[in-house]
Amino acid sequence: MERKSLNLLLILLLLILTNNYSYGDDGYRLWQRYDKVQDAEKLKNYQQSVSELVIEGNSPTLSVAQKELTVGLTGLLGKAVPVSQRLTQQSAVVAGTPANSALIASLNLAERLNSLGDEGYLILTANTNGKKSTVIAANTDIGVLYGSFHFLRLLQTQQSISNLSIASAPKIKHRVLNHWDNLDRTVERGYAGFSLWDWHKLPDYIDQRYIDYARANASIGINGTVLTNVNANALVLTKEYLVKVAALADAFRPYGLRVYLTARFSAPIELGGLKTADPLDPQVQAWWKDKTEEIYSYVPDFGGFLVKANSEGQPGPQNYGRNHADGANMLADAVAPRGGIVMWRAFVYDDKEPDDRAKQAYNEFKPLDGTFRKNVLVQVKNGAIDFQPREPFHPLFGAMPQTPIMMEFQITQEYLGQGTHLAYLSPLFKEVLTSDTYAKGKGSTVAKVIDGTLDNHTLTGIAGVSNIGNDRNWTGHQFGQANWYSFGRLAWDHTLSSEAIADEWLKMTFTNNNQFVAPVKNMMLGSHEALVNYMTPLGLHHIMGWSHHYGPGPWIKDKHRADWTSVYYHRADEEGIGFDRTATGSNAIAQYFPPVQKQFRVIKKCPEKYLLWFHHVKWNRKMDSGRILWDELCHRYSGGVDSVRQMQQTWNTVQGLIDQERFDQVQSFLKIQEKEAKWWRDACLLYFQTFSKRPIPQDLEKPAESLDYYMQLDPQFVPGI
Ligand SMILES: CO[C@H]1[C@H](O)[C@@H](O)[C@H](O)O[C@@H]1C(=O)O
Repeated sequence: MERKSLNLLLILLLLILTNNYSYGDDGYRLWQRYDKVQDAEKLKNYQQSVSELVIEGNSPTLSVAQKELTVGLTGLLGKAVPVSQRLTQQSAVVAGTPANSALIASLNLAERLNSLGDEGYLILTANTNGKKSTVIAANTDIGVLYGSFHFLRLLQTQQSISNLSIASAPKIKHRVLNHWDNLDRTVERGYAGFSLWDWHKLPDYIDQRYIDYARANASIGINGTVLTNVNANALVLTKEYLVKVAALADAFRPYGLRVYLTARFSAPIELGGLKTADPLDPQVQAWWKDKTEEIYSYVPDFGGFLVKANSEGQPGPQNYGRNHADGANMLADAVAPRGGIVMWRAFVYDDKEPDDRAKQAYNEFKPLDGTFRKNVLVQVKNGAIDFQPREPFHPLFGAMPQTPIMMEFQITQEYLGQGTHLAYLSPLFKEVLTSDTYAKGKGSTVAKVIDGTLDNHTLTGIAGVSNIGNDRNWTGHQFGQANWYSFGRLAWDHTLSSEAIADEWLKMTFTNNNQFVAPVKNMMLGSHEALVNYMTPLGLHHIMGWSHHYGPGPWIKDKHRADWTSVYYHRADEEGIGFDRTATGSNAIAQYFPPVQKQFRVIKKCPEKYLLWFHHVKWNRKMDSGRILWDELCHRYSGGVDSVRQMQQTWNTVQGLIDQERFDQVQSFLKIQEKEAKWWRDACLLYFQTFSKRPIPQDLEKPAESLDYYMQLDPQFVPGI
């Protein structure tokens, strides 16, 4: 062979090996990939176990299930899977309910199905009419759809399907995304492009994205979506918008996804021309009743309202001398005849709380326990401040036994690196869910509060502030998809482990190749802790840039609102650092049940991860590591940066195991993350050093720039205020 041809051949080979020859993958398909199973033995086994698909019934939801199973199985098996209304051969997949499928009715599953409610399902290897089949059975069509997704997941993650006996039902009733989407399509705290809802083209144009969005949510069991920002615009309640809302609701309905809206409390004034929005005023009550009836005339299965009131400038019942229950109950009465609910947020604070913002929600809400209507849930953020990288659980969990308390997590990473940091949030969610409130003795976990088992509530809910936008890959960061995914999976079953969720997400989203899955899973599992270390270790919180919340700003002061400043939260001085929330300080700790107080009350016993949350600690105090606090702080910040470098190394080893496009994107984002982790480390250490007056330990990397340099990086910083 000539030298030239040989070179060409080598180049071609190289290209093939490095995967550069093919088009990439922008991540649009999320975890819903049905590419042919690579493992030959498994493929053969699956092909033998799935011969045809039998769905006897007929409904929009069953059509969706049928399409999903057909597309999914055809893709995964690499062969056509015929659909039939009758069982014709061995190894069929039979899906339906006892009501719409004679085959399923003949299996006498009533007893097993009874306990699974409206959304649960069974996946069984069974004998139907003398033939071995796989049965996906549920009480309702939506249960069948959920079961279908589960079945597909088994194949996507290459599990055995030969002897199945799965029963699954959600532990929480309302599993809801909260979109902080404005009507102009900007998204408050959104880092993945603009809002999905193209109000301008609705109701006439149904973007395929709406369907794909609903599909993705159904695949993880999310059954509700609040379309609009909690900082609400009353316009969405006008007829012009309601027809658009109805079009979205119609598109989502087959997927079991119910639509909710945010209610601007002053809407009766803004839209109705009334003089007041006082919840006890009969005219105001009548206005909301009529408005609600109007909404139901467009959206017959409208879910209800989510309300942010008397918080951050939003109007609310307190404007009229009424309380949160008065406001919530008025709306609850309006939606009750149609089975709607009200999710009333407890994220309330203002600058009137004299000594600690963390105490306000509890102080305002706990006395109202028992005064809310039956269809009201109080929606509480996971921690008492505001979606910080780490917070102890909110003291309201367990404190209002007569009221259904709903969890609000933030999936979008407002305080966690926004669009470019890889932080797998399942460990954060789990940390809160498994925290013990001791409300009814040991074992009274936050999870038991919100799934209703602790206080016998059947109305239960969990919300996640969405990280979804119109970016090609939905979430901006490829790994942001994992946070959407884990929110849904935990909302369905909070007992799942972060590891199991990461494992299935990685396999479905990238590849089953363990050379990829094992190291990347490890990387994910450590990523949240890494972020906590380089941003806010040891219980520090709220020290980010002012208003935009991007990057470090421990020096931030605001002469008008102390509770919007960083110095209010870290309280660094020459003696030490941290917020004393014990009896010698704000005594916020008293809002917890005594056994919890006991865990946090004394410095010696308080877990170090919450130390500076609850205590003002001397710089020279000895820590668990044997180092003094200042040195430990330096080590934590540096360790955070090192962890990101470790993540980069891990990611570099998987090149070639997945498509180049997603590989490159994640690699680039990890570079940004490393840069910003250093920024956080350097800015915080240099600033805190002005109080500690101690050197950064010899063995640690030194800051690259001066404190002045970092301080001017924050565009909102105004010297001297
Ligand atoms: C929607 O407003 C948000 C605000 O942007 C955000 O900075 C803070 O986390 O919380 C508010 C809230 O949860 O209401």
